[in-house]
Amino acid sequence: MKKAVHFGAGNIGRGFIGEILSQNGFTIDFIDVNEAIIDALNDRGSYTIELANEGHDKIEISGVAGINNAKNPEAVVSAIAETDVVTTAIGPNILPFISGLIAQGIQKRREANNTAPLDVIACENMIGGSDFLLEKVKEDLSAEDLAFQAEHIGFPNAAVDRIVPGQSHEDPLYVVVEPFHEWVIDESGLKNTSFKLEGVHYASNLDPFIERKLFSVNSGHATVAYNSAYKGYKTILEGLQDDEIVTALKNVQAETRALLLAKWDFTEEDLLAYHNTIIDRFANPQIIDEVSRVARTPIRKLGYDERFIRPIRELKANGKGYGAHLDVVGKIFSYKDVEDPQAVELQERLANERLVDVIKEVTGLKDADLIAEIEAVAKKYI
Ligand SMILES: NC(=O)C1=CN([C@@H]2O[C@H](COP(=O)(O)OP(=O)(O)OC[C@H]3O[C@@H](n4cnc5c(N)ncnc54)[C@H](O)[C@@H]3O)[C@@H](O)[C@H]2O)C=CC1
Ligand SMILES: O=P(O)(O)OC[C@H]1O[C@](O)(CO)[C@@H](O)[C@@H]1O
Repeated sequence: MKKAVHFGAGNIGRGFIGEILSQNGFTIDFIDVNEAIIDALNDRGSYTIELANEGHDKIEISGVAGINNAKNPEAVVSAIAETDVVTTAIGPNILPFISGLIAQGIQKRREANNTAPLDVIACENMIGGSDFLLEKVKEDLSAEDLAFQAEHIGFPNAAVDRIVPGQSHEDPLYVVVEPFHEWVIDESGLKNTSFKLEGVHYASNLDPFIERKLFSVNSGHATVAYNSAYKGYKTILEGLQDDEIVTALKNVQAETRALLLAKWDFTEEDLLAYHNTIIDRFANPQIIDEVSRVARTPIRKLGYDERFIRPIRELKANGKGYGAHLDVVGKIFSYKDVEDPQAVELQERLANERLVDVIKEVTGLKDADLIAEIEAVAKKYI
């Protein structure tokens, strides 16, 4: 059997990546710091995925084990030294904390003269996730390791799409997921071409796929979340009962379509169908998705290449409207959640610094007109 090492045994790790790897005949070592999840994986070697459809269909995943990277980093390095693929779904902010282990795994492969090609695939909601991870990994590689990596270890970028809400079951491994899923890998970045994963689409150019996904699913979901938070709703489903919020979502989608049509070879008809399907996915009555999950890490979501600022920059550069996106950005600055460290940090900064300085720093923008527009809209909401 082929072996996989997957960082992050959380919702998307167990609920999507685990499913695809297992169905392709891989055993999986899940790497995580959550003791309860790691123990349960090792005790049982299997877990259950439930599809959020009317039949509540179940999928049994077996051949899984867990390693706690905080307690047993050597075991993680050994697993990487022998594995056939490495994947992550751990959160963009956490990648720098696990990159050192991947570097050590690469070093161990070199020392063992294991020249089998290996791909490390970051499955995070970000553009260039594997490129970013590679840059972090390189910080811990010697000149010899760097040469080895360049020849044998690929870091292809990827886009993953499946809504997996927060889970609260007695069984810490049980995970309820929406039926829809899409995983696209940039095949130009692959080193190991000896297999292709069934259920994964391999694209020669990932850019249109990741932009379509991030600016549709993630910008759209975040639009519902921040508008819902602003109006005091607790779940995405509650927010979607409010016509103003549905209109805000549709307006963001319309701007997104204008941008995607200007940049890529999609048709308006296909994009409209894609966007309508997304609205239905958000409104799946079988899924209870907390606003706090979809709105989490607001400072990250205000980033230069993230789901709002990047489309706004590109819409502006293309002479197209971006008012709907801008309105959500204004509401992000009003977002409060005492359980979310980034939401707390943002509010503390707004209380102690000039709004314009906070905007400049979190968005990375230099365009004075755009910064002024964001300041004006943020002032309406904070
Ligand atoms: N949940 C979803 O619907 C989707 C999530 N994603 C992306 O997948 C990534 C993970 O998201 P979720 O699975 O929802 O989050 P999650 O919070 O359920 O899972 C993250 C896991 O990483 C673990 N972790 C945190 N710090 C760690 C560390 N230093 N070392 C090892 N493990 C650590 C946590 O214990 C947790 O089990 C994010 O980048 C997200 O944007 C992508 C598509 C869909
Ligand atoms: O905030 P993050 O980490 O990107 O994760 C939340 C996102 O994940 C998803 O559930 C799937 O991409 C989105 O619907 C949501 O926007």
